Amino acid sequence: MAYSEGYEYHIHLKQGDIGRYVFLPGDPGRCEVIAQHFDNPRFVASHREHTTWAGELDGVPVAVTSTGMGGPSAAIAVEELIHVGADTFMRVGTSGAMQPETQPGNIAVINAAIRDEGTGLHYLPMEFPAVAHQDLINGLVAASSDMGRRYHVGVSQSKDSFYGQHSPDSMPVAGRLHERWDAWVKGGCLVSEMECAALFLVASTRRVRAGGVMMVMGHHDFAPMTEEEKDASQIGNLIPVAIEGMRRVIAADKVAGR
Ligand SMILES: O=P(O)(O)O[C@H]1O[C@H](CO)[C@@H](O)[C@H]1O
Ligand SMILES: O=c1cc[nH]c(=O)[nH]1
Repeated sequence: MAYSEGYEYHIHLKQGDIGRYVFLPGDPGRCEVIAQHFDNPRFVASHREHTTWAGELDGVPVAVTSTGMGGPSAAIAVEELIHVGADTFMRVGTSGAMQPETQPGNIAVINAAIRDEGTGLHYLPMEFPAVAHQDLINGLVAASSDMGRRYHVGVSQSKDSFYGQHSPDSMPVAGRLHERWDAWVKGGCLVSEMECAALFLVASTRRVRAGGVMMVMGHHDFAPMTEEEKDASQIGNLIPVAIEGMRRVIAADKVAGR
């Protein structure tokens, strides 16, 4: 819903503030860091958990807006970004490893998300899959590969409770959490995070494009990371891949006349 003065209610942006390509970190503090990779980076707005910076990549307007943590605030951000003209979204986030091969510092390009969250049910029934757009997957795979990074392509678990993942035994529903986690792992789920499912379902509903690229943190068996692994899994090591991935999407759009 746009308000009379033309500003979106939560993100405090208006038409013309940003272009169509938007990076979506969870953390507001990550926006300026991502924007430093833009040409002509500039702060645009900050309200609640949603901070926005804008700039250009290869002469094309791009922006970064933080979603905050979890599906509800991510869905609000994306809805309002669509209202002001955005149509291509890339989540850039941290995630917890779920497979032996997803090692700290690896990259996970997300092609679909397990709907272990509530926001998506306000959009589409559970049978509807939460899938990334192929244009974003293509761009991110090309960037990860060409930059020589160790990357995986696959599914994330999008959950509503960080501590349901990290302290399941402290929860009254511990048995259910363990049973479902084991099923996600046996199904090949790569990583755990909190926003991809809601993002992909809003994008499907509104006919826009969304994808996600995640920094892998931790170990599948929750063994502590070494100092070297902590360094490797700094979010700053993921951002150049996300930037190059978006460049590839922009270039493919130009070729296709999209
Ligand atoms: O690093 P970000 O993008 O915030 O993503 C992950 O980190 C937060 C939890 O620590 C959740 O938002 C989760 O999805
Ligand atoms: O383990 C993790 C790391 C980041 N984000 C999550 O949701 N889980």
